[in-house]
Amino acid sequence: MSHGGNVKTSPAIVIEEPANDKADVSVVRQRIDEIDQRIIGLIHTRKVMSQQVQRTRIDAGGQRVEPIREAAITKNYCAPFGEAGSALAAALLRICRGQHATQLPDKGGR
Ligand SMILES: C=C(O[C@@H]1C=C(C(=O)O)C=C[C@H]1O)C(=O)O
Repeated sequence: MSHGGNVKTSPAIVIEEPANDKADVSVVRQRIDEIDQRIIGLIHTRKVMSQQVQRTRIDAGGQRVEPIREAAITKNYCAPFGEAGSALAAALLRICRGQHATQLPDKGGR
């Protein structure tokens, strides 16, 4: 597979982008899985940093959640992805507040 240009996702992260030639599905899927692992790693790092800010604010007598800041973050995700970006931001903020289940519930559903 030949490679096209790079996609610059942030000042720190550059992901190689394949050219539009015929895709080898298993190869592309492998790269997608790698990207997902990097995204998951970044989310873990984001959560640690977010919780530092939350802890600092709580220790100073404030609230964990700051709605104005969350609205600004949601706007950042809405700009490129619309409604789905808004949902993505909501999920991300929920994870970073520690309000997510770490495992799926059993199939019996309790
Ligand atoms: C990390 C903060 O605390 C909370 C978590 C946020 C986040 O994960 O980005 C944003 C706003 C707050 O609800 C912050 O205020 O910056």
